Amino acid sequence: MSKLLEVDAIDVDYGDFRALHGITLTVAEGETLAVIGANGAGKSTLLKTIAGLLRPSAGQVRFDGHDVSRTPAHRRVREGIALTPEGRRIFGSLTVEENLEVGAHGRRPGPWSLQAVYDTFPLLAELRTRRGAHLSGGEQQATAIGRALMSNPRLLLLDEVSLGLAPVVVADIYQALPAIAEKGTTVLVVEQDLTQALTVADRVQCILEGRTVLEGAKSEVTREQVQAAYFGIDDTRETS
Ligand SMILES: Nc1ncnc2c1ncn2[C@@H]1O[C@H](COP(=O)(O)OP(=O)(O)OP(=O)(O)O)[C@@H](O)[C@H]1O
Repeated sequence: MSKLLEVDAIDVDYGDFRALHGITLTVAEGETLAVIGANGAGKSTLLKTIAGLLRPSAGQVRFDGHDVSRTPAHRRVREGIALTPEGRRIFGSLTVEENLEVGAHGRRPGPWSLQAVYDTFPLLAELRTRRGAHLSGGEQQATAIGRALMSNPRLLLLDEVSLGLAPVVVADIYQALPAIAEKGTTVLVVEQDLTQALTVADRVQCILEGRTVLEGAKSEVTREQVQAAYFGIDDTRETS
């Protein structure tokens, strides 16, 4: 499989504070990668850097083989990188359908359309005329993902789908992810919620305080290893 996204040894700083230390990751075309980490590990910083909202102070972000580290965010959308940000950022005064149409601005050709989004999230079809302000958290999250899909991304970046949602709602939204991957959309999801992330991912990468502490195919890593990495427990230590 060809590598669609290559993040190569990036450092990302907020002033004097280094949030990411030499993070490297790759996502192959068609693959779903879950980046897992606790609150403050640097997950949103990573996604914002891939989307072009932050610049790395060292290292490179390559998309489809070329360096996009200096490419502005709006051009990255046109090249096929779409971000569903933490907090969803749905327009409260617009209807679900109008919110989805916002995502279609400058869209690339591809499989995603209003109908394809409604097929993937049938509840959005029922809510198409409801205003964003009157949606539940889960409905807003589905709308935000649908809006990102409307740009026909090659790479969909999902920031903490589960944040603030009841487990049953989170499970509903995660159920749609295989259908998204089946359309050929590559997915990078960052999560604090291990269970859902491990369900959908082909590979996982755990970050702790801005550094990679574990990575591997889902079949190669155990839940215990992921949990230990998440909490920063060194499970290679010998017990005496
Ligand atoms: N604008 C900012 N200015 C300064 N420090 C920041 C800023 N944004 C994030 N940080 C710091 O960078 C680190 C990584 O934050 P980030 O938001 O990427 O983590 P996260 O893993 O996404 O966590 P969360 O689940 O809270 O979103 C944290 O220590 C955070 O306090």
